[in-house]
Order: sequence, then structure tokens, then C-alpha cells
Amino acid sequence: MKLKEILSFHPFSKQFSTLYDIEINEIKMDSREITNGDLFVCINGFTVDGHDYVDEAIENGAVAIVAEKEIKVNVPVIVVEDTIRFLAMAASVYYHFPTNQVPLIGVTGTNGKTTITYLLDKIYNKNGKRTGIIGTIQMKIDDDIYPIDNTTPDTLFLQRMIRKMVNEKVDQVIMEVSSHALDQGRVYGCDYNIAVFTNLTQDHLDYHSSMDDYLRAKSLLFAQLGNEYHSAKKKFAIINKDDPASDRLLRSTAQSVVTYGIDNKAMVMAKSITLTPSGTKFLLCSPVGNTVIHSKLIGKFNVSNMLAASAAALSDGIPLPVIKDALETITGIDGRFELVTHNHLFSVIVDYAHTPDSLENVLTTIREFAKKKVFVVVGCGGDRDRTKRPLMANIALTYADKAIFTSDNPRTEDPKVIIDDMIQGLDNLKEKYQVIIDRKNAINYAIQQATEGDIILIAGKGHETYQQIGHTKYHFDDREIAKEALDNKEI
Ligand SMILES: CC(=O)N[C@H]1[C@@H](OP(=O)(O)OP(=O)(O)OC[C@H]2O[C@@H](n3ccc(=O)[nH]c3=O)[C@H](O)[C@@H]2O)O[C@H](CO)[C@@H](O)[C@@H]1O[C@H](C)C(=O)N[C@@H](C)C(=O)N[C@H](CCC(=O)O)C(=O)O
Ligand SMILES: Nc1ncnc2c1ncn2[C@@H]1O[C@H](COP(=O)(O)OP(=O)(O)OP(=O)(O)O)[C@@H](O)[C@H]1O
Ligand SMILES: N[C@H](CCC[C@H](N)C(=O)O)C(=O)O
Ligand SMILES: [Mg+2]
Repeated sequence: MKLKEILSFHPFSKQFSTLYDIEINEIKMDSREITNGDLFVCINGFTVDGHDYVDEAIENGAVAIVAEKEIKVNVPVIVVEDTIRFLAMAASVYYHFPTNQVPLIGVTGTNGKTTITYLLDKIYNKNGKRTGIIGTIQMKIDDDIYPIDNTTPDTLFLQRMIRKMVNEKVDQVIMEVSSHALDQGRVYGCDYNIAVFTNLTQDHLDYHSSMDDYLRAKSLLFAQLGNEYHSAKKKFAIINKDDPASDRLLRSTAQSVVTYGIDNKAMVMAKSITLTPSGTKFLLCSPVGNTVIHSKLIGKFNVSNMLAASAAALSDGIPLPVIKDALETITGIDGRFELVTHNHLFSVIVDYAHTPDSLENVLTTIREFAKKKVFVVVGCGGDRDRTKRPLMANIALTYADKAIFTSDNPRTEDPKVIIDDMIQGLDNLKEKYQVIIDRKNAINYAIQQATEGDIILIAGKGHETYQQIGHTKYHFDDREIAKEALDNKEI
């Protein structure tokens, strides 16, 4: 595509029309990925400033540069106010506006995003639609899997992947939208037809300056739904009335709203809930009818997730019996409340709880069914919100009989310092916890200690198949380690 075409959205694009008749191979934001004929867009990031890599980009073959300041080089430089905004618009143009060509659901909130995207995936599949998913676990088109690094990828990758989905005739794209992505403009230009809000509880306060700032980021998804009622897509905001943030989000959009809730009056509700160790039963009540759901998913929080998915699907006109069929077919989500198979008389559960609220939800659920002792093996991620560490340790000790505090992904932090953050002020509860820095040893220890009827929760890493120490990811899978430990345990 010609550079002047990429620049067509620019407010002063006419001034480029004769100047920039250059053919662009691809748009790139990383100098290391530049090959001959690419356009390099300089992003001033959190770690480094892309403007410092212009020379490298040109050496690698960049034929033009987009920057926030004048740079003296021997290729054209287009100066813009905000390169992040430019990048998103340019990517949309370059990939021919893929999100205008396929319905797109965005799911945001602290917990439950991945779960809801997989519930929606099943519902749309049961409704005869081909789906594409983008989120924490992977990117997926039908059953083809593509690994991704972030829950919500950067603009270029995102637009490219949605273009791929459109080309492969996907009928519905379902994606998680993280607060980082909203804040960093990774989803600028995405044309959503449905935006779903799960809940807002503490996380990411290393990144957001306050809970209010965190909520502001989440609200951008709802603002992005737009104010016009005659666009090509019918648009709906799906809001959890059980969360105190719901009012603020409701006010962020002018589009139609569908509310859901368990404890507060909403349009889509769950009534007569029965929670058991092997599943959940509830009456799904909606404006188009009621139906009983027998689900294999465990815990009240998963009822909330099922309501969110149902509300979104109902707003899109999917019949209630299809929704029921899908919710009843799903046996579980990878690494979420996943029971590790065993021949022992105690249970091992691997779960992705890595926030105070999710840990509390999972542990209270387990506590309700536990007949004997509950063990929890848990750590906190490095280079992430430090203030959630003592909260998570407190929750572990409140609901479990014994906690083993260990490493999650330490990243560039000293794992011992992370655990010290967790256990600060807990000296009086020393007999209730053990510190074992090595996660494998911690899991082994818990499994050795457990006896008949006990439950062990291994929290924080769920589906992850790596442990990140420093900048390196080593193979590590809680489920594999637990199975190995179970095999070695003498009965
Ligand atoms: C804090 C944060 O969000 N950082 C994101 C940010 O990276 P950054 O600002 O540090 O980038 P940088 O390294 O400073 O580089 C700046 C620019 O220079 C370029 N560069 C850099 C080096 C070089 O040699 N040449 C070069 O051109 C880079 O390509 C980039 O364009 O922009 C990158 C590209 O979009 C992201 O991949 C990166 O996510 C990092 C990896 C990350 O860990 N993010 C986490 C916190 C995150 O986003 N998590 C959420 C999920 C959270 C949740 O809800 O649980 C997610 O969506 O995954
Ligand atoms: N609705 C919910 N409310 C509270 N906790 C939940 C809810 N749904 C799931 N959880 C807990 O949160 C964990 C993560 O769930 P899930 O992966 O669906 O959330 P997520 O929002 O995608 O997380 P991430 O921010 O890491 O992408 C689960 O393993 C479970 O412990
Ligand atoms: N998307 C989350 C995942 C956290 C998972 C946990 N295992 C950790 O490493 O802290 C984040 O990047 O904060
Ligand atoms: Mg997720």
C-alpha cells in the first residue's frame, strides 16, 4: 500500500498526497522486526523510547518514519502528535478495517474475562457460527491455536489477526480487553458490537494510579461503543449489576444496555442457585423466558460468568435453548478450577486466581464443600501490583488451614522479597503457613502433607505452561508437577 493511502485518515493528509508516493511493505513498531520497505512508527514506551531506534530501523530497511518530533534522517519523517493513535489508525487502514467486517465482542473486568470468552465461544458454535478468540490463553480460530504474549495484543498484531479471521470467514470474534490495552490504545479503532463488563476489584495498582484510574480505563471500552444508533452493527453494553462500578459504566455509553446479576435486580438473573462440588444448578431468568441450567462449572462466581455470557448472547438474538445447550456442554476452562486427576483420596485443584478477589472466591467455594483440611499453594507475580501481595496472603490464611507461600512468576524481582511482601505483619500466624520459594518443592510439600479428605488448591498460574524468572520463561506446569507428586506419593 502507498504511504499516502496509509496517511489518508490524517487531518492534513492532502499535504502528503504528492510527497509520499512511496510503496510500504508493512507497518512496524519494533526496529528489530523491520525488513526492506517497511514503515517504522516510533512509540515512546514504558521501558525505552522507539525514537532512539530510528537509525537501526533505517539500517534494517525502513523507507519512512512516523515520529512525535523532527528527526534528521535520509528517509521521509512524518511528525504526528501521538504515534500510538497514528499506529492504530494506520493499522486499521492497512488491514482494510477488519473490525468493521465482522461482529466483535469485547470482554473487560478484573476477573472472569477468559471464562466468559470461552462460554461465548461455545454458545456461538452451538448456534452454528465460526468463532475466533483472542485472550489470555491463546488466539484461536475454530480449533487452530496461535500463541500470543499478552491478553490483548498490540494494535498491529490485533488488526492483522482480525483481518486473518475475516479472511477465514469467521462469523464472530470474541476478545478479552485488558485495562492496559484500553489505556495504551491497543484497541483504538476496534468496532465492537457488544462490550461486556465482569467486575472490578483490586489488581494492577502498579500500573493504574488508583482504583478510579483503573475503572476509567475499563470505561473506555463502553465509551468506544459509540453514541450513534444507526451504525451497521447493533450495539449492546452488558453490565454486571452486582458490581458497584456498574453505574459508572452504564453512564459511559449511550448504547442499549443489558444488565445481569445474582444479588441485584437485573434483566438477566440467576435464581434458585444450588452449588455442589461437581457443578451448579440455577434458573436462568430473562425477558425472553426462563430455563434451568445444570452446569459443570463450580462456584457462585461462575454463575455470574454464565449470566454475562447469556446476557450477551441473548442481546444478539441467540435462542435460550441454544444457550442452555452450550452452558451444559462445557466441562471446564483450561486451568480454571481444574481438578488434577488422581488415585488418591484427596483432591488437587489448579486455578488461575491471581487477585485477592479471585482467590477469595475460589477459597470460599472450596471451603463450602471441604470436609477436612484445605491447603493452598500460592505466590504473587513479580513486576506487578505489590499492594495485592499481603491481601492475598491474608485471604489464604483466612480460608485455608495451611498456606504454602511460594513463587509465581518472579520476573525481574527477587522471589524472597515478593514473599516477604506477602507475609508482612503475619508473624502471629506463623504456624499456619510455610515459605517454600521453589514452586515445585512447594507443590510436592503440600501433596506429601495431605491426607484423606483434604483439598489442595494450587493458585495463580492455571493454564500457564511456563515460569518466568528474570526475562526467561522456563517450562513449568502446575498440573504436571502435581500429577508427578501424586504418582510419587506413598499411599
Ligand atoms: C507495561 C506494559 O503494558 N508494557 C507494554 C508496552 O511495552 P513497553 O511500553 O515497555 O515497550 P518498550 O519496550 O518501552 O518499547 C517501546 C517501543 O520501542 C520499540 N523498540 C524497543 C526496543 C528496540 O530495540 N527497538 C524498538 O523499536 C518497541 O517495539 C516499542 O514499540 O507495549 C508493548 C507492545 O504493545 C507490550 O507488549 C507491553 O506489554 C508488556 C509485555 C506486559 O507485560 N504487559 C502486561 C502488564 C499487560 O499488558 N497485561 C495485560 C493483561 C493484564 C490483565 O488483565 O491481567 C495484557 O493485555 O496482557
Ligand atoms: N466472575 C468472577 N469473579 C471473581 N473471580 C472469578 C470470576 N471468574 C473467575 N474468577 C477467578 O479468577 C480466575 C481467573 O479467571 P479468568 O481467567 O476467567 O479471568 P480473567 O479476567 O481472564 O483474568 P486475566 O486478567 O488474567 O486475563 C479464575 O481462575 C477464578 O479463580
Ligand atoms: N495477565 C496477568 C496474569 C497474571 C498471572 C500470574 N501468574 C502472574 O504472573 O502474576 C498479568 O500479567 O498481570
Ligand atoms: Mg484472561
